[in-house]
Amino acid sequence: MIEVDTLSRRYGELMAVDQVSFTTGRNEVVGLLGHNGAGKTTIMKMLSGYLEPSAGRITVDGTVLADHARQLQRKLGYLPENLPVYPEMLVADYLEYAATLKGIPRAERHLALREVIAATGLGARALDPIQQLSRGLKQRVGVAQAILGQPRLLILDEPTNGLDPEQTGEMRQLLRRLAQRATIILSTHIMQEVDAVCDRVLVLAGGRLVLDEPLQSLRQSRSLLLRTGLEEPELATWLRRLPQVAAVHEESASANCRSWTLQLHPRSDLDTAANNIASCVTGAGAALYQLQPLVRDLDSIFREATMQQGGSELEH
Ligand SMILES: Nc1ncnc2c1ncn2[C@@H]1O[C@H](COP(=O)(O)OP(=O)(O)OP(=O)(O)O)[C@@H](O)[C@H]1O
Repeated sequence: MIEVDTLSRRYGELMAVDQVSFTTGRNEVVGLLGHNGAGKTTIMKMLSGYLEPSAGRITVDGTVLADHARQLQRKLGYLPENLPVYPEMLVADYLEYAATLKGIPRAERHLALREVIAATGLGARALDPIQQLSRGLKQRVGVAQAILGQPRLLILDEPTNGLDPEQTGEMRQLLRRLAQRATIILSTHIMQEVDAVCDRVLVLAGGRLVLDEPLQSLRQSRSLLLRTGLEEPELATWLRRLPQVAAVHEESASANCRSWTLQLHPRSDLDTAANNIASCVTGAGAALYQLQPLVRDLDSIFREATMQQGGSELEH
């Protein structure tokens, strides 16, 4: 869908985006993460064709964005960081204006408006001036204009910024619905957002891409948690001899059980390792109470990825 090839953007002396490359698949939800000033908005502006890269290339469905910006802009939906809504306009009037700007033919506009108003739950407020809406509803107007014309690509800069928890939940549900028919690239500071809606995570630090991984594989560590009975005091020695096990750390022991973390070798197969560990425990005559992969939390993944740049924790 999108291919970003060694994309860079300078503001004077500052390299805001530095040789970033990634590709996205169809209907993928990609979370762009990073501290303030990491370069997220700058990338989103370039992806939406509103800012020219200093170097590098963006291709959308095989078409080079720089060569066909107007044509591609009509096919994508963009929610900028600062909502582009005009406070004095009625919601419906603003959306009709946005539909005109997007080049949706007059005959199709009415249906297009009805569709986005229904999708964003704005039906009861369609004839209200935008300035009378809450922050959350204004944000929905922003999303409504972005999804006009059913774009296959949505670029959303902090779509839940400033929303209360209930509005945030509603927005995430909307994003999940939209993801059924569009590729979404969204920027956020919020780890729960990534967890709730993203398939893939890109982490930026100081304008550079420092991590690009599917959420599922990112969370899965190469470690297993093991809890057994006390029957075999030398069990750790047996476990260390398994070809898949790189290290064994005893976490705790109580009156009736012991817990370990087993670190696996990078290329070992998880299922084979689990099967061998289970056989080793039971073969040694110890009771097996628990064996499961350790799930890494996203905060520590983010911290590790941005550590070089002096990162701090993200919001929840
Ligand atoms: N128009 C501009 N002129 C000069 N510097 C800019 C301009 N826009 C952004 N920058 C700088 O470029 C860097 C990246 O900014 P950008 O807005 O892309 O970061 P961000 O990751 O979106 O940050 P935030 O999370 O705060 O929105 C920052 O250092 C910022 O100060």
